[in-house]
Amino acid sequence: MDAVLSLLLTDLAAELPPAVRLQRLVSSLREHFGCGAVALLQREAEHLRPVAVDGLVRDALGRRFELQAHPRLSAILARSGVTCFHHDSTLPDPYDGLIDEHAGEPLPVHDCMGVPVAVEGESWGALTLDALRVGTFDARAQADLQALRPLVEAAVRMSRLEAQARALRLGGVDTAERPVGEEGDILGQSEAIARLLHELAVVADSELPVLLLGETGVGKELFAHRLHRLSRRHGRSLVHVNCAALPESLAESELFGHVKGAFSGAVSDRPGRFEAAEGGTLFLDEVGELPLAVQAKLLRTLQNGEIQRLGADRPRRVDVRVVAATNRSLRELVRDGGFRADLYHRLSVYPIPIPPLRERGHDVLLLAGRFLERNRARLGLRSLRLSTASEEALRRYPWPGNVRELEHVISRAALKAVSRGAVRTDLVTLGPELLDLEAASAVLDPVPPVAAEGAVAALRSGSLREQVEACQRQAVRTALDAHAQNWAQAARALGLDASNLHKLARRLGLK
Ligand SMILES: Nc1ncnc2c1ncn2[C@@H]1O[C@H](COP(=O)(O)OP(=O)(O)OP(=O)(O)O)[C@@H](O)[C@H]1O
Repeated sequence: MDAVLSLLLTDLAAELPPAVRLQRLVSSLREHFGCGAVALLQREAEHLRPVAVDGLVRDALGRRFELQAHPRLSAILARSGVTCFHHDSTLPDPYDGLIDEHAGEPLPVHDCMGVPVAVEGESWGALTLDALRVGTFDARAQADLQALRPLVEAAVRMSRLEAQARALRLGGVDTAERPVGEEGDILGQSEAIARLLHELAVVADSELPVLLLGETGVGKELFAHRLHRLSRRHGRSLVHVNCAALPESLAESELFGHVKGAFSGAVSDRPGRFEAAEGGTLFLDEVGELPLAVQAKLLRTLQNGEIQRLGADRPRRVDVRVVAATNRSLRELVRDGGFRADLYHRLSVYPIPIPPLRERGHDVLLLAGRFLERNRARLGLRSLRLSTASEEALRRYPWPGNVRELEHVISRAALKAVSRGAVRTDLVTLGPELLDLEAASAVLDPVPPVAAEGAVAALRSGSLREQVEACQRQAVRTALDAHAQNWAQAARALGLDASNLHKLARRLGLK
């Protein structure tokens, strides 16, 4: 056992590619415990670490790994042309459901990426992930279950180390000392962000659905990309769906696809976003906006891993990990009847709250530094920096639009500086008057011009949620008035995307 563990740890220290580590782990397992141990480990560890074990299986599959299977499973596999070596077992039969479900038809055989496996006639023990999913095992290993426990622990430990090593290799946290990175880099040195990145690295390797929660502009999309890059699915697509932008009438077909003639205009078969994400990750942004009818279908897919194209007779299997995000309280939506409770529970198996910018301390200035540098390069300036007073103002401002708002504030201030005559050779310093945070605050916390007492009272009474919504309503109205009902400009002033402003206005009953 120690030999196996030390091999794993040596491999980790040597930073071997994961495929090599897995290959060596498979060899060690075979050497120490025989073939069946791998499958048993998979079964044992499934709830702890499916990915490492999937990796083993993939590796084992690639090398036509041999395994003994339960007789009833063997019978199913045999219908697909796979012959399994089997034993007499009186162990409980875990395949009943499967057998009923697939009665009379050959079980489709796929590798773990969902690609159909070409099975040779008499190759005994050719193994499929489908087979493993229903729990293939070996009587010999079953008898010695306890002996495998440390191995499972080692696999779990390896998974954590591996996730950490990968997070470090990917540059889990950018620091001020590092050169300004590519566009998609996550910047942050606060404890809140370090904790978050660690959590992402740990959960990335599991197949659990993840729900990213946080205010608008905190970086949910950015973190969803990081999660995908850290996961074993990183070689496949991450498909982004903005649920708020899906017209209700097309949402189902967009997600699940349709067949020719399913509705007028369906002139040919078309796969949906689930199929586009095959083997990878589907990122359901603004999931709270999904129409109720589509929520029911999504729930079914999450439950059984199948989708049915609109108008199709039969479902088809998909191998997709779902990551969802929302800036709304799904719980409240459930309470108000706008979101299905069962879907909420499915999606929120692993909720990850992303802290607002105002809780990230010095990160505000770190991020401001990146945006300054980006604007300096874009505008061709020699130097662009903040005055001390501006830094102080950025630190104090509550950033309701979070990182996106900060980005917009800096871009706007830089442009203003140039429009006021700054030239390329100048060392440009942005003072508070250019940042204009006072104006932004006024929009968010306006003193009503005709301070109707009733309106003020509305802002100060009711539940916290009602008060917040009253403030939001006021802020949106003021911003729209200030920009002659130009939604794009009002959205910019509020640090929002226009689409998000429309959504917010709808939710607040302003549209
Ligand atoms: N930690 C960060 N480091 C660098 N850039 C960031 C960070 N967080 C967010 N950003 C940037 O802020 C902007 C908004 O981020 P993103 O779109 O991911 O937010 P969001 O939470 O998904 O917003 P919404 O709920 O409005 O869709 C993007 O340009 C993103 O690159």
